[in-house]
Parts: sequence; structure tokens; C-alpha cells
Amino acid sequence: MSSEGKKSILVAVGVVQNAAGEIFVCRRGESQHQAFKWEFPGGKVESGETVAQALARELEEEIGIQVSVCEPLMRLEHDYGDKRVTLDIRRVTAFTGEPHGREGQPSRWVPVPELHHYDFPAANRPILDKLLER
Ligand SMILES: Nc1nc2c([nH]c(=O)n2[C@@H]2O[C@H](COP(=O)(O)OP(=O)(O)OP(=O)(O)O)[C@@H](O)[C@H]2O)c(=O)[nH]1
Ligand SMILES: [Mg+2]
Repeated sequence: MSSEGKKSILVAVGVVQNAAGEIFVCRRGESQHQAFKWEFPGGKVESGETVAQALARELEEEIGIQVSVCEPLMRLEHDYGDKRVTLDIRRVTAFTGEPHGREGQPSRWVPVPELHHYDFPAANRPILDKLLER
């Protein structure tokens, strides 16, 4: 099915980094869009929410942390054919709590140079490029 003409879904995505410079990634579940791909935690922005509010809510729900500081990293749009997404990616540089897969999803800290070993959704390519360039 074509997603032509359909509205893009706005998604808040968190690149959560620790003091060692590692990034926290999770694996998507079998019933989710882009099943079994690795992802940066996050989710859909609900009506009435800002991206920052959605990010804080999703990171609490999915990985059990409270965002203290985040900054915009990039925003990109991708057409999967079955749906169009707009990813608003924020770098989370300060947080409380210890990230863990709160919904039972596999998760881990990954050093930036090793991120390319993980199978991310196609939309994520520019994010990986950006993280790897610095
Ligand atoms: N969280 C997240 N979503 C991504 C990434 N890359 C990417 O294409 N997406 C897409 O963004 C869309 C929405 O993300 P999501 O499924 O996490 O949304 P959500 O947490 O609200 O999910 P739910 O419907 O299970 O409640 C999905 O179609 C997903 O495939 C990523 O790195 N992280
Ligand atoms: Mg999600």
C-alpha cells in the first residue's frame, strides 16, 4: 500500500549518551513496525504534546529514565511505503535513572564506532552518519 498523500507521523527519538560516550539502543518487538530492528528509544508525539514532552514520556515508559537535558540533533522524514514518519531526534546528555528495557525489550549500551554493526530501520541512516562523523 502506498503512503502517498498520507500524513507523516511525528516521532520523538532519544539518542541517550553516557559519560563514556556510549549510546543506549533497544530492539523492537515482533508486533511492532520495523520488527526486530534496533532503535533509539522513543515514540509517537501525542496531540497536545511538544516533542520534548513526548520524548520525556516515552523514555520514562520504555527505558525508565527521567530526561534532565536534551538538545536537538536532527529532524528527518522517511517514507516506508506503508507509512511516512518524521523523526525528531534529540540528544539526551543528562538524565536520572539507569536505562533498561522496561517493556522487556533487549537493550544495551553501544560505543558509537560499533553502532554500524546493528540493524536499524532505513530511516536511521542519516542519524548513524551524523553520530559517526564526530
Ligand atoms: N522509537 C523509534 N522509532 C523509530 C526509529 N526509526 C524509525 O524509523 N522509527 C519509526 O517510528 C515510528 C514510531 O515509533 P514507535 O513505534 O516507537 O512509536 P511508539 O513507541 O509510540 O509505539 P507504539 O505504537 O507501540 O505505542 C515507527 O514506525 C518506527 O518504525 C527509531 O530509531 N526509534
Ligand atoms: Mg517506541
